[in-house]
Amino acid sequence: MLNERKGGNGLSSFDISRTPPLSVQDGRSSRPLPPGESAPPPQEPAQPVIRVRGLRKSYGAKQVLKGIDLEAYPGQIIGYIGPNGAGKSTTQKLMLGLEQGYDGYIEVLGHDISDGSSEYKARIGYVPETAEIYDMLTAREYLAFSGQLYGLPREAAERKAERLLALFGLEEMVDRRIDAFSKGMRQKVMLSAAVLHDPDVLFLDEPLSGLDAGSVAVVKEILARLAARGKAIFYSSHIMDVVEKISSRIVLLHDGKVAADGSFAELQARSEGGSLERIFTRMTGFHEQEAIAERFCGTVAMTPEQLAEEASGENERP
Ligand SMILES: Nc1ncnc2c1ncn2[C@@H]1O[C@H](COP(=O)(O)OP(=O)(O)OP(=O)(O)O)[C@@H](O)[C@H]1O
Repeated sequence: MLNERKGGNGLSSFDISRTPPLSVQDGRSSRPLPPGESAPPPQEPAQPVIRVRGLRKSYGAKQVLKGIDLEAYPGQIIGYIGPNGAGKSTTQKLMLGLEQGYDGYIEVLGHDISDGSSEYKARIGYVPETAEIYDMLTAREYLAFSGQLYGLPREAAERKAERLLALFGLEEMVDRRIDAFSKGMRQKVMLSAAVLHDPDVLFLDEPLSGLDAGSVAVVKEILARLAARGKAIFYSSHIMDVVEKISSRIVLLHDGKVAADGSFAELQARSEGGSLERIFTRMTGFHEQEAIAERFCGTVAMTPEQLAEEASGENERP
């Protein structure tokens, strides 16, 4: 497992201690000891909060995950990336117990999730890719409801909800029904619901969807602070520059397998450098963007006559 720390995370005030303790130990052991000072006792490596081994998942004949191995440690932000349909959301849903029927082993917070226990779920937060949110409820009611599901007393959940929503600039909206919320406002409600109970592990599927630039900056800072408090954050997104900046480790899923797993610096070293976007396109073998765009625009410009002509040509073919 790669534990190297990434420099230049782009987040202003933070030392995001997102790597497992091995790198801390390495750092310590390389420091020359002053005379008279004894070496500190060796630290126990932290236990992974997520451990996945040989994970396979199929939908009918389609094999989506073909043997995934991965781990996440307290304090890490794992950027989970991959092309559309690669199986990122599926992996998250399997780890959350929302999707059934898999081969392999999934352990979350020390629990084999197939053992039927659910207490560990109270220590997990989730922002799904598509919000299934109760539109008829007000934001306050929705968050109080979510908080109670995670074991918070209603009054505490409401008070916390009010504060979190106000910090997201939604103080005026707290008692409005969610069906009156914009996309970005809904996302802020989802983010607040996911963290209301102060979970130890956060699963985020495109958490910045619909957020304006200022809100993106706020959420990046929030994630950095949560990670610095020891939360493990499993972060799936297509916004490569954000993944590049905030992740302590990046896991690239391609063709149902983990194609790369390491810090951004390590991925760069393996892939002739460049931005994460460039590394992504190189590692997923995607070089056809110009040709596809050309054909796409050509199709957009086709007239009904041209389409009919093309169709009759196809019909005439033997
Ligand atoms: N409930 C389902 N039934 C059948 N096929 C499914 C189901 N859920 C997902 N799939 C298929 O599994 C594959 C992986 O889907 P998934 O949503 O996990 O991909 P993803 O990496 O999250 O994609 P994206 O980046 O587009 O969000 C896709 O081919 C999808 O069609």
